[in-house]
Amino acid sequence: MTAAEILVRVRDVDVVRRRGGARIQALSRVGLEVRRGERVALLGANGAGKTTLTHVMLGLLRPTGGTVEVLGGPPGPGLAAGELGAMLQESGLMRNVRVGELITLVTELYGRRASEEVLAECGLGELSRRQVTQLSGGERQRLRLGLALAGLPRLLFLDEPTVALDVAARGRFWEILNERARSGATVLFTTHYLHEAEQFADRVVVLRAGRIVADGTVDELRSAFTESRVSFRTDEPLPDSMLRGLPGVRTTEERDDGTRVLTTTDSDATLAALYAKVGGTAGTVPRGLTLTTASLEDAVATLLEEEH
Ligand SMILES: Nc1ncnc2c1ncn2[C@@H]1O[C@H](COP(=O)(O)OP(=O)(O)OP(=O)(O)O)[C@@H](O)[C@H]1O
Repeated sequence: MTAAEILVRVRDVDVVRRRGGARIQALSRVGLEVRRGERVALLGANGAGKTTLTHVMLGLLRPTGGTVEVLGGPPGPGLAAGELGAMLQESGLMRNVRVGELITLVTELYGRRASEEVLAECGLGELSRRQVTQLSGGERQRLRLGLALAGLPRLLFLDEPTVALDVAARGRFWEILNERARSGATVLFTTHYLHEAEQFADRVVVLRAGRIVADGTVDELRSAFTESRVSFRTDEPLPDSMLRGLPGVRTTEERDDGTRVLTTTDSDATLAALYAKVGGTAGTVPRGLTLTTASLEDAVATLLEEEH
């Protein structure tokens, strides 16, 4: 891995904010490197620090400590050149202007794309003559996406980008971003919709109270922080002590109808050992076996419930 492939380098970043007389540690010793082509989801509960970290990476907020490098330097020049694109929560939009005029203004500022191309990409063609003040919440989000993509950015920061979008618009939104990512864009986004992270991100970073508490692929997080559930029946009862001794097993239960339910941190190992033990013995072979694997939602919930 060469240094040139790292587009974002956040080191030991602290952010202290003040509210009334209180001192709030919004970020604590945060370190993050993002490589070219990655799609990174920043997850965490309300107030965990996702927006603060996004603002720090965009240079909108100066950290109290630590360093931030984006595209090899401070974020300002990248933003000015259109190489960095951003869609922020509740960012204001210019008033008394039509959608097409606003997109044209920004594409001309960067000089890298035709406005018609951006309007078509974001499905804004039909809204082109509409006043910005007359857009619905979802339409405003689409316009914000158009503005973020106007400079053909290499690096995109999106803070809760799909918040006002209906299901169809969300699907279209992720299609557009997938297309951008396939063309080589690197994307960092925050979301509370974990299935979006599951589907779109190849890496997930979880923040809790200003600290990064997990960083890995969706699969890594699922297997590190959750259990799968294995259930089955047998004609002859199996001793609980044997089931408890299987690798990965955390809990065992026997339902009224005789179904055995095991929770396991390693379902592959549990099942292999189970079959090895009962294999060939009449009446003890599992029937009606079901395996329920954990979701990213379960993994993040487990992580956020854990003690600090
Ligand atoms: N302008 C501000 N002034 C003071 N404190 C702030 C300010 N903005 C955020 N905070 C505090 O900083 C901490 C981190 O907030 P941040 O907005 O980064 O969280 P978040 O993870 O983006 O939350 P959400 O999911 O609600 O958007 C919180 O304790 C929040 O109350």
